Amino acid sequence: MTENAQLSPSAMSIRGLFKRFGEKVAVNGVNLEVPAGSFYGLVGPNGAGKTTTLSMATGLLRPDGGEAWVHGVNVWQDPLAAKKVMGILPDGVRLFDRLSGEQLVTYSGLLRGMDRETVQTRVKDLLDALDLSKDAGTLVVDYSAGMTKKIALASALIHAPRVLILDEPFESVDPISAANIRDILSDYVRSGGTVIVSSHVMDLVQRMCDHVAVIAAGNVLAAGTVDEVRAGQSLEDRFVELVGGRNHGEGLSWLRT
Ligand SMILES: Nc1ncnc2c1ncn2[C@@H]1O[C@H](COP(=O)(O)OP(=O)(O)OP(=O)(O)O)[C@@H](O)[C@H]1O
Repeated sequence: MTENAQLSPSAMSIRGLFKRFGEKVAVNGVNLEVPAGSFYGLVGPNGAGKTTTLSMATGLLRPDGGEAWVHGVNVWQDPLAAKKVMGILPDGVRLFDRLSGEQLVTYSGLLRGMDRETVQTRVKDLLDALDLSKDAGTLVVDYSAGMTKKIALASALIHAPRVLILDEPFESVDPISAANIRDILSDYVRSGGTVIVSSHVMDLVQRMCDHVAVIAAGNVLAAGTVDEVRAGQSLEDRFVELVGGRNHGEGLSWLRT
């Protein structure tokens, strides 16, 4: 742990994270400070480097350079301690999908060293809260995309971590479940937890988050409180202004009937 990280009130500190895939620089020295107790949104166009950054920051993908700390614990030097503090919803990672939903969440709790009784109670609470109780016995491989997202979220929550890192938690999720998840996350932040969430939905980030970072082409273009970043505009307008790249379909004249 560096002196800097020890003194920092950050839930997560990311310094100089860098990743290259062949010729492609996916993440180009990203720095982020996520204050403890914040609801932090990470936004950026497709291919901006959000998933790669979050994967490196949570110990899932080894960085080519840079470091990450979670509540002062170095993620790559002390991965076991770091993973105790984090609940992670990764994007596109295979789950143990030959288990039923209930078995998967139970397994996640037991893997975390929790006692069976606590796990059982929490699994029931989570399945109820995420409207999955009636599908508890269905194999995850037979779940819809939204149900899979929700069961992966339940697996990330079971050990009541201090920091939640959620890559696109609302993708494919129906509006009622999304509202339930928002309530769960807001409660969690009110009770002192920290949420880091990547999303493409600017309106959602503007309403739900108190901090936001805009990433494009592997670089942080703006970061701070939502009000600082949006600078009097809607977050969506500010995002388009920062990132650019709007085209108006002139190239698709053949598509006009
Ligand atoms: N395993 C990989 N091998 C090669 N290139 C990769 C790999 N993973 C990511 N990339 C590239 O790195 C860049 C960043 O990808 P990343 O998935 O981090 O973006 P993202 O911001 O999460 O995008 P999206 O919003 O579309 O999910 C992209 O150009 C992508 O093609």
